[in-house]
Amino acid sequence: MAERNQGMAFEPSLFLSREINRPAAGRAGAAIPSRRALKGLHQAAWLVNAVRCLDLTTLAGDDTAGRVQRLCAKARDPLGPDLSEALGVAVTVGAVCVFPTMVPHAVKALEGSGIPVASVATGFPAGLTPLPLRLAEIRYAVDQGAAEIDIVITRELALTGNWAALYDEIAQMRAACGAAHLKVILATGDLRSLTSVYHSSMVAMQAGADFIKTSTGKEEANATLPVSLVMLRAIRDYQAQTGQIVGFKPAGGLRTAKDALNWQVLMKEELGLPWLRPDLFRIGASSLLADIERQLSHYVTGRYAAFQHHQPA
Ligand SMILES: O=C[C@H](O)COP(=O)(O)O
Repeated sequence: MAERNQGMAFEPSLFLSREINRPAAGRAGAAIPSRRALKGLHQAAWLVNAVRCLDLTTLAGDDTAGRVQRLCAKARDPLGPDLSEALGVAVTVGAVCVFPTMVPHAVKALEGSGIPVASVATGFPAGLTPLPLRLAEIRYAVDQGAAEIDIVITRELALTGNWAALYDEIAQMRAACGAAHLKVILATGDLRSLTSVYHSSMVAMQAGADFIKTSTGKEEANATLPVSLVMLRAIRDYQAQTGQIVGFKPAGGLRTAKDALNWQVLMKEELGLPWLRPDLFRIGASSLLADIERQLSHYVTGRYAAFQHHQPA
């Protein structure tokens, strides 16, 4: 388990002069899918690893205790007994991610499994409620048993370059989390430039983020490879500057096994194999698991099952 990022005093000189070249990042991101053809056993092993690193998510207005319980049953045995036996693996997901009022249902349903419950908070997805309410929401979710908190940044502070105020908000959120791990969602689809994505990443890490996360899944543009590349380079720069390690969570719109492979290749190329584990890498997704199951079942049986056999919970 990596030691938690302790953050540092706000230091804009460590990132403000850095400009990100969008065409170059676009080209580097676009090259990832063709970089490595993973086949057969290798592909199966990487897909199983993606399941270990999955934040199995439901964040819908019509969520119910029943839906959360079904999701948690899936989290305990994401591949099902037959596929797990055929592959010879026993795997659970990285976490279950829900809204704050769903946390007690998830905590109860996951009892004894060791799977942490993650809660979104701070007025997810827009984050436009008063700061004291956003902090109270974090404390509520932690009191209910959430071990991880996914917060959203105030986009206006990033859009106007008010980095000191953004740092201050995130630092207060980190304090409100206590022992719970803090994931900071940048909502990169709302930020206007990759330079702003880089600066926001650095501010979040300086303020004590345990993870930086791309998207809520509710913006028009979700996780992309170029944006992720920029965030991973920020993680690398922060580590070089401070010696501290921060995790990464792409989220939003990730629905295919190919996505799961591409993001792992990106992680490996930018940060190295040791980062491909649940305490440093999560994939946030509400409907990715079905396609991973389908590909793994094809690996085992040599044929594709009908998609409805692997529908999300
Ligand atoms: O944090 C996770 C995201 O909300 C999931 O987004 P998604 O529903 O597009 O998979």
